[in-house]
Amino acid sequence: MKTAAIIGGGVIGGGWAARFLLNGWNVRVFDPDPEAERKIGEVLDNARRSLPGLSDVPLPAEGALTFHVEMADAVQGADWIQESVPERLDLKLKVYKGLQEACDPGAVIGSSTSGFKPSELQEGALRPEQIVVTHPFNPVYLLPLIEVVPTEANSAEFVSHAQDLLKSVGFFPLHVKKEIDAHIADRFLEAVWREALWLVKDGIATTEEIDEAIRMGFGIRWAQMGLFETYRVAGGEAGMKHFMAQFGPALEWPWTKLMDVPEFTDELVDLIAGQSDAQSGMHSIRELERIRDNNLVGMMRALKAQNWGAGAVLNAHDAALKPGALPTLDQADLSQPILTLARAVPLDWTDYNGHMTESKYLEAFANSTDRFMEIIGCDADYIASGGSYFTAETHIRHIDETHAGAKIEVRTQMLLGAGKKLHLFHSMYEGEKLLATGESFLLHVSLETRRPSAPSAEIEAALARVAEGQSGLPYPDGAGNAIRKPA
Ligand SMILES: NC(=O)C1=CN([C@@H]2O[C@H](COP(=O)(O)OP(=O)(O)OC[C@H]3O[C@@H](n4cnc5c(N)ncnc54)[C@H](O)[C@@H]3O)[C@@H](O)[C@H]2O)C=CC1
Ligand SMILES: C[N+](C)(C)CC(=O)CC(=O)[O-]
Repeated sequence: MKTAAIIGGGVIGGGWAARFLLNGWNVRVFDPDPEAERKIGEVLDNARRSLPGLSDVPLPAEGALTFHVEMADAVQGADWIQESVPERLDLKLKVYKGLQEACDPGAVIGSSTSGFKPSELQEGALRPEQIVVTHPFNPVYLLPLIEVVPTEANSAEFVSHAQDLLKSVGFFPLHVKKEIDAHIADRFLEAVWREALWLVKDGIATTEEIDEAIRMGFGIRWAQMGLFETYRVAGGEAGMKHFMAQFGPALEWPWTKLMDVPEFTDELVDLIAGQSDAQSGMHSIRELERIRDNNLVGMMRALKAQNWGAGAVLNAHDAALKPGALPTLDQADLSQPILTLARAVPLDWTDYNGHMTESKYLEAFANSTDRFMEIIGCDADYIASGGSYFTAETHIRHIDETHAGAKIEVRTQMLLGAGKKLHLFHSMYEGEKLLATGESFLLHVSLETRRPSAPSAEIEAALARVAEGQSGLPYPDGAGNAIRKPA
């Protein structure tokens, strides 16, 4: 099991801790703030309800989280050391000196710095080759981007090792090949932030109007295609060249103030803080974090369905986690119901009652049926060859409440599997607590005639193995039930 040391456990360090921990790493924290453990606990609560459900397969079991009074104890033997202390160069350099005296020379020391160049961080270090910028985005437990900014002091093998470790916990490492103040993304954020400050100061727009201008339009567009791909499409059939010819001249007018920074007078700070209070003061910061996380999870899961952008990164992470998650026919203990689904409940599966919404039970049980089909040989190749199962009838019973982040499992008992008929009984659990059952009757069909047909001899044989293995199981409680006619 890998170990991460988190040096500085504030907003960003807490997010790194959650990302590593929930992906199965042991995490050691060093932060002199006596409130650090409580603060990280709150970040972890948010992460536990949002991150595991981004995956459609189970994440590894959580690692162990420990807090250390001495920085040396936290970093000794760690594979990854993430520095997230306040954005002051003198402090960061002092921290590297201390931790390099104690850490493994093979460990990666990543810095969360938003703006310093890696050469500045490596200056005077014991082993500059070990230090690299790994700049994350808040919330670190959900957003995939890490800007990885090395210098010539870092070997290609070191950079690739660091990127592999980042990918293993679901990040998207973006290798920034040439160092520059504030890397790539923060340069944009700063340009937008400057312009927004001017718009408020000059009385053109309020903080709320600026946020609406972003989130109702180009912000959603950027989340899925970024800047250049979006503008290519905006050029119409003639593409990027036409777009540049049409809108290029406006850059010289100019529309923006770019390098000018409005002076942070008390008046400007009060104006912006007051407008921000009026806009969002009805929510606590923790509430805003939860609203943000709900929205991010919904958007990222939508991108997942399109296998695009951040969604494609999530799918790749699922694919890397998948091996070994669910048993095959040969691996399963056939004397018991077979594990056909193991996952966490995503935030976007819950509803106004604060628990898993009913259509998602059908989705979970349908996923279990799909998995059972794969187990007996009705996989993608078999379906492409022209045979499949259609569901003819389903009955779901809701037994206990299921909440966001809950780790659920579905175990499947085959009640009948002979000829074209397949009768399955799925039971959904959280630990040993029964949450729901789903009973399905399916027919094997020919995809050419769309009519019932006999399955292949291989599927018949697999069904016979399951039937024999599960023959000792009692007929499940609740199987064959329907909603009774009122007396
Ligand atoms: N807040 C943000 O939106 C982002 C911040 N960053 C970067 O992450 C770094 C940390 O920023 P935040 O988490 O926002 O700051 P923060 O103020 O929330 O957390 C900093 C933590 O470092 C601790 N600390 C101070 N001196 C320390 C020392 N000598 N050893 C260990 N811990 C120490 C503090 O007690 C505090 O808990 C900065 O370099 C910042 O530029 C990067 C991306 C986003
Ligand atoms: C404001 N900030 C410069 C600290 C922001 C970042 O570095 C990235 C982010 O999460 O927006």
